[in-house]
Amino acid sequence: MGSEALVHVLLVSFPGQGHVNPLLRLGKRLASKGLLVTFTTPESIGKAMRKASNIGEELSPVGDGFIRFEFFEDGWDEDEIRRQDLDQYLPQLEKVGKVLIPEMIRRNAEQGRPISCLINNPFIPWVSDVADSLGLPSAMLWVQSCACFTSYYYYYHGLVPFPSETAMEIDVQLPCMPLLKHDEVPSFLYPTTPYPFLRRAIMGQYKNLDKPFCILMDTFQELEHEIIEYMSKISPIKTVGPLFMNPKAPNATVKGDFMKADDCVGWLDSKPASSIVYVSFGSVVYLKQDQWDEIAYGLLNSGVNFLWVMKPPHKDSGYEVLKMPEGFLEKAGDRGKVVQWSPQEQVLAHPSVACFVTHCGWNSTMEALTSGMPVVAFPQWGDQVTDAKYLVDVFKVGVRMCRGEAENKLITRDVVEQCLREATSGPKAEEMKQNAMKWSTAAEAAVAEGGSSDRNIQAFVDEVKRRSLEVLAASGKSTANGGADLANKVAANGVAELGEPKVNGELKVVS
Ligand SMILES: O=c1cc(-c2ccc(O)cc2)oc2cc(O[C@@H]3O[C@H](CO)[C@@H](O)[C@H](O)[C@H]3O)cc(O)c12
Ligand SMILES: O=c1ccn([C@@H]2O[C@H](COP(=O)(O)OP(=O)(O)O)[C@@H](O)[C@H]2O)c(=O)[nH]1
Repeated sequence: MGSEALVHVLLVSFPGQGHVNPLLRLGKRLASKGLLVTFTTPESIGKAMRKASNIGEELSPVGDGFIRFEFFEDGWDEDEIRRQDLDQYLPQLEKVGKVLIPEMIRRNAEQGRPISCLINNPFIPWVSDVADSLGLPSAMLWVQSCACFTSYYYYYHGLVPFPSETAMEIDVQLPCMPLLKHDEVPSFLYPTTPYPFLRRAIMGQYKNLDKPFCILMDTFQELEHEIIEYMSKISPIKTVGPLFMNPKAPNATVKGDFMKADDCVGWLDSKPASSIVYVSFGSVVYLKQDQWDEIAYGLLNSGVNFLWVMKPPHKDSGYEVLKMPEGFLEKAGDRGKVVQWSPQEQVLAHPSVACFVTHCGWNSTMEALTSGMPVVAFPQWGDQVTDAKYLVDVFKVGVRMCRGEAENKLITRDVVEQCLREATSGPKAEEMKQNAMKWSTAAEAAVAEGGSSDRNIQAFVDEVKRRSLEVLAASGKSTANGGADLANKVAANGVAELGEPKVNGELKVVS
């Protein structure tokens, strides 16, 4: 057996937990298939990741390949409050990223690790422009469901009417999808959304949709069968999920949490099977104090055990610091545990946990489904309202506790209690558990060797390798023609011409 140079891909992530997690998981999957992966996101988040997780300077071996991290400065002071305002922060990221990412690519080439492909997630669509300008192939990891991808696609191209100022309450029928009521359409598309900058960010990605040669998705064929088949004819999508299941490389090795998870597995171990309700609203949703109180009383009154994530708001976010109602912790006693951040994958896999009260972010949705965990759906905005519809009516693993932030309705403790009872005992609970177990089995098959997602990942890796040869061939030809100094060309033009001199350089793996 000889040695071979590793093909190198650069993953560029939007600095949010719900975006870093799936892209990093993809990185580990690509590495496990024998690629060298460099993961990058702004240093402000890099700092938090280094503090909370076990990532360092060195290369981490993952399966047949490696993953490493490099962060880039976003050009703002460490305590700049404008980072909390995406209307200002997204353009800033674009401005600095368009300069610093090409520099990072050039540095890697000089150090003997030429990059052959860029992969980004939505909200930072300019990464495909960077790739284009350097003559490099790019791919995009879509971090929501295929149903949401389709909704945005139809909105962007104006193919069907969506709720608008003159007709707010219209339902939306898209091919191969259930009828979406007006409040089940991804809420960034409502004319009244408080987050128009997120709609703009996503639309920016659609404007650039012809640039990536492949759109990877953290979903799987069996889960969204018809819509995936339909959209595959329109767009070069490849399903590669659930990304958090990696049969070849356990996730514990490299993690991207922004906060250290509190230890709660010992407490879970001490409780009877299927006795705990896990409550978490992800990394960005914050509820109001009155809603928080109702959930607290609902948990107390239902008599269940519970693990509840109460994350502190970012100091510049403007959110009020939530408090537990007076005497709540005493009344709950050892029945309940409140943490700032949980090791969610482990929690969902734990036999003591019976169901998950979730905001229905797509990562949480996939993690629940594929852990065989029934849910109580408490969506707030964005894709969450659509995910809730699917969890309840299509995947049939959930009961609905609310319809979203736009409804502006306080969900009372009685409703909370009733939903918790429904999801934890009786025939409905049993049926949901059975359905969830069915999805878990299907998910495992999808990522197992030869499964639908595994085949797609392999095909993607093969394509990246093939295209990397093209990038090299192009640079080789230009050398023969002009005999120019490649390093100078790289310095002048970015990376279009890079690669050949050091492709067999420092990084080798014995195979
Ligand atoms: O880091 C983030 C910051 C913000 C944000 C920042 C400032 C605001 O005034 C409002 C929102 O939104 C976000 C929305 C996100 O959407 C989340 O993204 C996931 C993947 O797209 C979805 O599945 C979830 O449902 C959805 O909450 C993720 C973020 O990291 C962020
Ligand atoms: O206490 C927590 C809460 C969330 N998560 C992880 O954070 C991500 C949240 O992503 P999601 O799409 O569900 O929601 P977002 O935070 O983007 O709204 C998921 O991978 C969760 O497993 C976690 O590890 N611990």
